[in-house]
Amino acid sequence: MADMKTMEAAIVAVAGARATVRMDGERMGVVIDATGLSPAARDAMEAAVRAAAPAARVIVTAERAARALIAVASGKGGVGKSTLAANLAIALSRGGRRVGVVDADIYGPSQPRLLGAEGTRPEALEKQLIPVATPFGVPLLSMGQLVEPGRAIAWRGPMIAGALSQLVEGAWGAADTLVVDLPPGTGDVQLTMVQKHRPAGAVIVSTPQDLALIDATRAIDFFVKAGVPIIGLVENMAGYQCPHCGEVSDPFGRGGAEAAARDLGIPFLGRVPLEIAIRTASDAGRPPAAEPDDTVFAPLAAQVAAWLAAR
Ligand SMILES: Nc1ncnc2c1ncn2[C@@H]1O[C@H](COP(=O)(O)OP(=O)(O)OP(=O)(O)O)[C@@H](O)[C@H]1O
Repeated sequence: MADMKTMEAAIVAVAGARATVRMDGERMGVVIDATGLSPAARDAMEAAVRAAAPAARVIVTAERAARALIAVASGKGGVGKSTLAANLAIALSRGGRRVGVVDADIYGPSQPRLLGAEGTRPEALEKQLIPVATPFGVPLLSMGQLVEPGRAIAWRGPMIAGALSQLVEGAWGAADTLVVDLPPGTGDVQLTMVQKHRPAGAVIVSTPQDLALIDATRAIDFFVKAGVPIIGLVENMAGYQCPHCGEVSDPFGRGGAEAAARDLGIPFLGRVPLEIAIRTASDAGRPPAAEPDDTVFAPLAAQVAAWLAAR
């Protein structure tokens, strides 16, 4: 107990009234209110508190209003929405934003695998989930972490809404951006997302095979009707890059998604090639956006960051 008192005094010495110390069972929990601090000052305070109380669970909170939610959505499954969401998050983070990932894909929560955090479970402090750190600097909360591994999620309406809120309202600390990987289509998760959590904008992912982009158009319509701005359309699996010679061919034609975006009056953010390396690296939990020579996801993220900055 004397130890606790010493630790508490050390915490107060570095964080003053910004620190709230609570006992969570046997373990000490510290919540730092970083509202109004610069990112550097927040980091310094968090580091000082961690040094003062190495065994404590430390959470940094800040004004929620400053956090932008980006919904990554698609009209149908399998178009690479989760791959894009993971890499967009990493590229945004490399560009200087503080990014967290919410994996709300109840049908196939794949972010733990994509972000090299398979088998992890978030801890909770006072019923608030603490995002799990990933090797890529983007903490994660996933629907997949809320159920037994390998179990299908068979939830309906209210349970889905509750689970989504738990993820979005986790202890995201200083994160200024949450990239939300939505399930395909326009179901309960999307509805809760737009009604309760007001995303700043949506990024829509499609493939060139969606000839008239009928499914993507439906997804776009959904967000527009809900008053959520469309940040833009990304064409994934656009053109096939030969792993031997690097030549790009376009088995499904070229320019369809860009033309469709123009027709729909939404920005076209760019294309991601169909590349075996993207699939193998993603499956192995090594997102290509984390590579120093990434030239595919960084430009997409730069556009999203510029859009957020111009809001
Ligand atoms: N540009 C790409 N090149 C090669 N493979 C890709 C590319 N994008 C995605 N993939 C692969 O396609 C498969 C589906 O991608 P992903 O899981 O991201 O799609 P999704 O739209 O999120 O699917 P779901 O419907 O399950 O949510 C994965 O195996 C992934 O590695």
